[in-house]
Order: sequence, then structure tokens, then C-alpha cells
Amino acid sequence: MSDPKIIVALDYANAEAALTMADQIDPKRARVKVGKELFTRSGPQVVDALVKRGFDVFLDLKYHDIPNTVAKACAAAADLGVWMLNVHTLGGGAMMSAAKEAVGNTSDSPILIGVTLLTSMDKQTFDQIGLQGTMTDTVVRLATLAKNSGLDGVVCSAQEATPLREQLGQDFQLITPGIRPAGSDRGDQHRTMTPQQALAAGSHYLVIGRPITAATDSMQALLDIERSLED
Ligand SMILES: O=c1ccn([C@@H]2O[C@H](COP(=O)(O)O)[C@@H](O)[C@H]2O)c(=O)[nH]1
Repeated sequence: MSDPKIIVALDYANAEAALTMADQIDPKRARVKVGKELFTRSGPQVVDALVKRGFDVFLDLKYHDIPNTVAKACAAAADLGVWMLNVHTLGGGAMMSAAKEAVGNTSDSPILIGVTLLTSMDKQTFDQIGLQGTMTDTVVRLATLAKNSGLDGVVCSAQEATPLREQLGQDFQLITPGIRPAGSDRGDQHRTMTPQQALAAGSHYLVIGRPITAATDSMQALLDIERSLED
């Protein structure tokens, strides 16, 4: 598989659990994501261990701070050899431009993307924090700002993938968590789609955690999802 579409979210409480899972995955078939829990508990060492195993690692720390701080954090993340990292688009254009400058723009530079609205966010939470208009318009606006600030793509719900593709082009990367195979538990996710629906809507990469990691047989769950994408 030359460009695996599945990114397995290694949301584990320690490096041992994450690496045990990773050791069952072929890096040519899936990429992996290190998020806040695993990174806070296990630090850069777990990222290094995954990179050394040949994985494309998405470091999902959603940096959101003043431009100088975010730029330095992004440079540090790039030094870890990650494939992809992210900032939060609500940090604004100056912050995102500083982040892009820090990671560089060569073929070796990591992909830099911006989180728009979290896939766990529903309309009630959107209203609660005082955002105006529709959620889709807000995601499109934030993603447009990200593109204009030099970012390579965004994290969004697959429900927004089609309008984003139409407005921002085919190459602007759409990374979509909130993926739930038919019949699986949504948990705290609100804006969800099945793997098949998400790719059909225009997602470039699918971030999938609990439907795989919380399954009784994680590798079978991953295989079932891969098969569902071949149909
Ligand atoms: O909007 C967002 C941004 C990031 N995430 C992360 O993706 C995974 C999803 O895990 P599931 O278990 O499949 O729900 C998780 O690590 C989140 O931190 C997101 O869900 N939504």
C-alpha cells in the first residue's frame, strides 16, 4: 500500500502499550498518531521509537499559543522526525505563518496542518462558546485562513470534506478523526462518518482510535476497516 489512508490513534497511557500495538501494525499499511495522553506520559522517546520502527508519525499536540512559542515548539517537533504535526487554527494567521516558517517548506519538512473545529463539537457547544454562523462555514473560514497562512491542510470532520475540497482544492490535505465504522460506539464524537463515507466525501487520511484500540481484537478491527475501503 503506497499511501496508507488510515492513521491509528495510539491513545495509550504508556509507551509499552503503544509499542505493543505498533509492533502488530505494518508501517506500510497504516500510519500512527501520538496525542496528548501518550506524549505527556512518555515524551519524545516514544515518538523516536515509532520513527525508528519505520512509521509515519502524526504528532497531534494542537499547538495554540503566541507565535514565538508555537514556532519553537513546531521546530522541536520537526526535529523529532515526525511526518505530520498540527497547530490550532484559532491561534490565528500570524501564529500559523510562524509555525510554517519554523518547520520549513522542503520535501523533508513535516506536513503542517491546522485543527478547525473539534469533531467532538456539536452545535450546542459551538453556540455555548459564542461562535456565529454555521459550523460548516466556520470550518471553511478557518481552513481558508490556514491555507492562506501557508499550512498544508486541516483537521476537520469528514462531514466538511466535500465543501473544503470544492473551495480549497484537491491538494489541501483533509485529515479526519471522528471515524466510526457502522454500528460502532460514537463515544464523545459528534460529527462522525464511516471510513467509506469519509473517503468518498474527500478525506485524505482517516484518524481512527477506539474503534481499533478498544476492540477485543484490534488487528481484526483494523483489517475489517481496510477491507471495507477496498469494496
Ligand atoms: O477534531 C479532532 C481532533 C483530534 N482528534 C483526535 O483523534 C483521535 C480520535 O480517536 P477516536 O478514539 O477514534 O475517537 C483522538 O486521539 C483525538 O484526540 C479528534 O478526535 N477530533
